Amino acid sequence: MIRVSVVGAKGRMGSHVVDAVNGAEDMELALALDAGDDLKNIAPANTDVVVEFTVPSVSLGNVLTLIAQGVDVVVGTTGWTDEKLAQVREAIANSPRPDSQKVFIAPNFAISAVLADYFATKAAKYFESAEVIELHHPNKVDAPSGTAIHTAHGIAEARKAAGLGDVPDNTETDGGSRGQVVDGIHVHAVRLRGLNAHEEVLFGNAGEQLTIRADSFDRGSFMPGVLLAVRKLASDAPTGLTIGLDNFLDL
Ligand SMILES: NC(=O)C1=CN([C@@H]2O[C@H](COP(=O)(O)OP(=O)(O)OC[C@H]3O[C@@H](n4cnc5c(N)ncnc54)[C@H](OP(=O)(O)O)[C@@H]3O)[C@@H](O)[C@H]2O)C=CC1
Ligand SMILES: O=C(O)C1=N[C@H](C(=O)O)C[C@H](O)C1
Repeated sequence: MIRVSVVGAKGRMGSHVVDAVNGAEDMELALALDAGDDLKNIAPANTDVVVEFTVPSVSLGNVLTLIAQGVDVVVGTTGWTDEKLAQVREAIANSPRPDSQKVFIAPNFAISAVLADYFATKAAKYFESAEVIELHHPNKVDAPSGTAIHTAHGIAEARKAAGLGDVPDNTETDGGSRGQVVDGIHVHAVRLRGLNAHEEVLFGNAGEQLTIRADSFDRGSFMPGVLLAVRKLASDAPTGLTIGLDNFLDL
């Protein structure tokens, strides 16, 4: 049995993870902690893998504490920058078990979103224009979404590798309506009651358009990916920091 602890267990995602772990035949729930609880109660004596879904402002601190505790961590919380990721890598190097410590961060655990991201990186070099629109429930605290930022980075990288220049855009006045520019790609965020988690990637050439869209209608859609990550960390996932569920899929 894989012993799984959940941090952020009372939240929208954390509570689904608790249910998913309880429903998995090869896992048992160890600790379910939330704001105000001491993460130092989580240790190798009671936990194999921790799943962390909290808020961007606290996630790095939680992950550093859990690495120091010597447990492997699956992270779904957003807000990861290059600087924060560097701190995670440094913490792993200085951890109690630097040669076996595993940390996995996924911008999105839904297969639809992971595939949309993957297809977008494949399509990117064929189009002059690219923009990303993400659409979420209004209780989300960050914008744009971690997934949209990840998608924009992937498109920008693919465009650069193909020798494409800037996307065409003759906008002269912009009161903010052109969205946030992430690595040269415009990213737009919609917050609407009734939505859960959705993303549209728009590609354009003269006379044609490709739209790649992923819709996550229910938080249950993230759970197979979370359980896959837990199983991989408990078995053959690489040591160190791994980013993205695509690493665990046969793409
Ligand atoms: N990777 C993926 O596939 C997905 C990622 N997400 C991301 O996951 C994160 C969580 O989303 P969601 O569940 O909707 O958010 P919620 O606000 O519903 O849940 C966050 C939970 O974390 C708790 N919390 C706050 N601070 C701490 C702390 N220091 N230690 C432990 N727990 C704490 C909160 O408690 P309190 O409310 O009392 O502060 C709350 O219960 C977000 O970053 C979101 O973008 C969401 C969906 C899918
Ligand atoms: O807050 C959410 O709901 C989601 N957050 C993640 C993100 O910011 O990309 C993943 C998914 O979009 C749902």
